[in-house]
Amino acid sequence: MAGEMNKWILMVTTRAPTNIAVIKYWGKRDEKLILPINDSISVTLDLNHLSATTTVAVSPSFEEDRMWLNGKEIPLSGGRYQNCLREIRSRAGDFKDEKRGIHIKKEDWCKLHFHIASYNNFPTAAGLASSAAGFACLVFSLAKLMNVNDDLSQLSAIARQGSGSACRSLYGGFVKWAMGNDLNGSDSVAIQLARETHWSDLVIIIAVVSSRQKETSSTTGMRESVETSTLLQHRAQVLVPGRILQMEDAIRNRDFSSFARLTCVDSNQFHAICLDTNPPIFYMNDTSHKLINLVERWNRHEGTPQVAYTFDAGPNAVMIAKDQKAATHLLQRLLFYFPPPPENEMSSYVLGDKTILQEAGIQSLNDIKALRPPPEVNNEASTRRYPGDVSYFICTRPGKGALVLEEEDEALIDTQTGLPK
Ligand SMILES: Nc1ncnc2c1ncn2[C@@H]1O[C@H](COP(=O)(O)OP(=O)(O)OP(=O)(O)O)[C@@H](O)[C@H]1O
Ligand SMILES: C[C@@](O)(CCOP(=O)(O)OP(=O)(O)O)CC(=O)O
Repeated sequence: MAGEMNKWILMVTTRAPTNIAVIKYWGKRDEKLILPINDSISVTLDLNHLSATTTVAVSPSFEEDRMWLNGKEIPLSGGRYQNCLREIRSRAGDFKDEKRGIHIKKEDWCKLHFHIASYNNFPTAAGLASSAAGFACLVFSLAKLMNVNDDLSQLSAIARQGSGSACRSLYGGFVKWAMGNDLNGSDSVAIQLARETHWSDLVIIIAVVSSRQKETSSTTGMRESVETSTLLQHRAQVLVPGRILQMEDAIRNRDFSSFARLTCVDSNQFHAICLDTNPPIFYMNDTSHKLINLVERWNRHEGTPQVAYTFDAGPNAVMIAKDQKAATHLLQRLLFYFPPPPENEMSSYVLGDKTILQEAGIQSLNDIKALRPPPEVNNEASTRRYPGDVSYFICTRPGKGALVLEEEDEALIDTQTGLPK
């Protein structure tokens, strides 16, 4: 390894988005390799609003692999991190920087250690798929640092071993995770169905109902469902295969009615499986149910779906509006029913893409106070407002996949010390 005496530090910084499944992954056939019992499909969310940024650094002066998440050192000893590190190291290529006199042969990577710093621009472990963005970003940045030649789908099989849903976060737009058949998981990979530009009308509004850490993790929840729910087997074997084909068609044809119907049905069925699990798992709460009612009532009133909703393993609603106009009307309804509590600032209540707020004509808390009940309500009980039940909203869109950040000031690790900045 030439250049060792210089104690050089090499680093790469990348960013990866979260994704929201519209046909859910729930259940593994192999816990260690993280192989699912059905295909799933997701929409990638805009990196600007929900993403992980990760810097990976390597140096002969580093004595062990270390990682900092959101500024706090975390152990890398867990099986999932170790599996990703091992798989990536085994695929490393040669690296040469003539100017700095650094030459790393592929077999030398296993003797070197990494310092990894990562930061999520949204709450971690709150049902907003931080593990998906985080593991996709980790694998992507390590692959770039180590000159791994694999394509994104091969990398997705490594990210999958960090967290199943992470395999879908390498790509932008609309993504399918094919469950695969091989025992070693080599064909359990993600592929892109369509780029984000294919269906750019869609607007996504997330209602963050609670950003506290949840009681039952996805990993534990799906294990218990596999062990005890008979509905889960029926869904995975009988219902999902057809639903996947229909969803692929809906995406290909930008058929919002089918897309919305399939998305809502699949989310509700996933939560029905959680109820069918013994003991039952309750990820949604009263506020989640109110959000479903709001969307269902409005869609029915319009005669054709304006908005789809879906919930992962938590109470937060992800609502996908068919276009900017529908998103504007959705936001007005959301803010009517779920205004911020009195002491809240507008700027911290609606985050992300502010254009929807502007189009909705809402600039101040007084504008929210002045909102009228939506025309579809037909009784007094449906006009009750629930200030404080939603922590905040994030307005976003389908977005790009993982990317490399070239600017040195975007790195999270100091080039001199090799420690987080
Ligand atoms: N940026 C990151 N880099 C590496 N690992 C991360 C990162 N962010 C989160 N993780 C890992 O993911 C874990 C959180 O995953 P968990 O499944 O509990 O929550 P979530 O992904 O936010 O929610 P959900 O999967 O239900 O949507 C963290 O404890 C950490 O191990
Ligand atoms: C409800 C889901 O979000 C479940 C995600 O589960 P994870 O990918 O977090 O689980 P592990 O593979 O055990 O890490 C549905 C989905 O994203 O498809």
